[in-house]
Amino acid sequence: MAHLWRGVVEEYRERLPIGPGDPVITLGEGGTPLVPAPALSARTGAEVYLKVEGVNPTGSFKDRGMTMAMSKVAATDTEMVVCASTGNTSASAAAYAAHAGLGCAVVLPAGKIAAGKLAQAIVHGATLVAVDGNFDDCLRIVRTLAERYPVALVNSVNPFRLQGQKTAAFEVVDALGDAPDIHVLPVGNAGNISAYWMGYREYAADQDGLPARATRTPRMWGVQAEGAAPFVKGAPVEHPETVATAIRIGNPASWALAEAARDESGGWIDAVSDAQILDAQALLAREVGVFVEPASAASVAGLLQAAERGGVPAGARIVCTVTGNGLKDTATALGQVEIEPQVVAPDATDAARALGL
Ligand SMILES: Cc1ncc(COP(=O)(O)O)c(C=O)c1O
Ligand SMILES: N[C@@H](CCOP(=O)(O)O)C(=O)O
Repeated sequence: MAHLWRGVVEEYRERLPIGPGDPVITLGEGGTPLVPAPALSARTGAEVYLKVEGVNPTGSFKDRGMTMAMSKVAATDTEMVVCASTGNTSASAAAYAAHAGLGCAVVLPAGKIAAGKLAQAIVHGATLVAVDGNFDDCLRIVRTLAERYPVALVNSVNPFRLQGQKTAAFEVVDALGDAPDIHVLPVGNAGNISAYWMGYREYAADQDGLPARATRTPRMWGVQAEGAAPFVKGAPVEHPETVATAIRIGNPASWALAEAARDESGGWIDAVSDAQILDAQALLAREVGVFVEPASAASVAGLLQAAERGGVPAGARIVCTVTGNGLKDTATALGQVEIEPQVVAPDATDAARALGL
């Protein structure tokens, strides 16, 4: 019988901190494609794959963490979740809260959320508050709200979020047969690079009676936007700015975990410009056929930059996570292209002429 994907909690339950009788709030997240990217292999001299997280139920990797966090909340008396967000966490929290029958409150930096993500939070019934400040201000506010009021915080400072997100590393190993040589990720609040590193380490070790599934761990390469690159600067950035609004973050919550992922794996965290991010987004769309949001393209921009500098080992097996779906932020993508579709009469000859056929 065909295996029907059951969501990451059921698929990897034995490696997750969830009891046999605990409720599972799932929208069928995970099981995302690992797509070979010949256009990137040709440019880098490596064997490059994309882990396409934009096909998750709400269009980003956050769903892997949200299924775990929301399942844990559903096992308690708490009736409302809260999060700060640059867009994707709020979209995911709102959808999973709706599925669980929980309330959802979202605190956002005013005017800095891509329209698709804002629409998601609204249609799933979240209550929104816009702050005249940046994501870091919003996170400070929701941490205080969760201390003072009966609401559960579902940002990645909730440890169950990273537990769920580590399953993406499991899937990469399951698909490739072993860990890649290098894994490249965009870095914002820094939870995801930390979660992947946790997943890779766990899969490479015998643990809790479970045998190792990988013989090694990859080097972790993190990529930030130049205007929001606290790891590269070595200190928080007070006024982060980038076209990749999802990673417009100056003071990442998982700072120490991400540095550990970088250092223990022998990797690095570097920065790329907004122009490089938008070029990589266009390349992925036109030459690989995968439409990602700007923050996601940062991983690929970082890989291409490393290749230009001679930093990519020939023939290395490399996975880039592309974290979110391009349809969430069509305004930025369309702002990069000149499109004037010609209007023609409802006639094939006219259409052919307009198409230059
Ligand atoms: C699409 C997208 N990519 C990358 C990131 C960065 O992930 P993290 O915050 O876990 O570093 C985020 C959120 O910050 C995001 O929404
Ligand atoms: N990009 C994130 C920022 C918050 O991330 P989290 O993983 O700490 O919840 C978002 O989508 O809001």
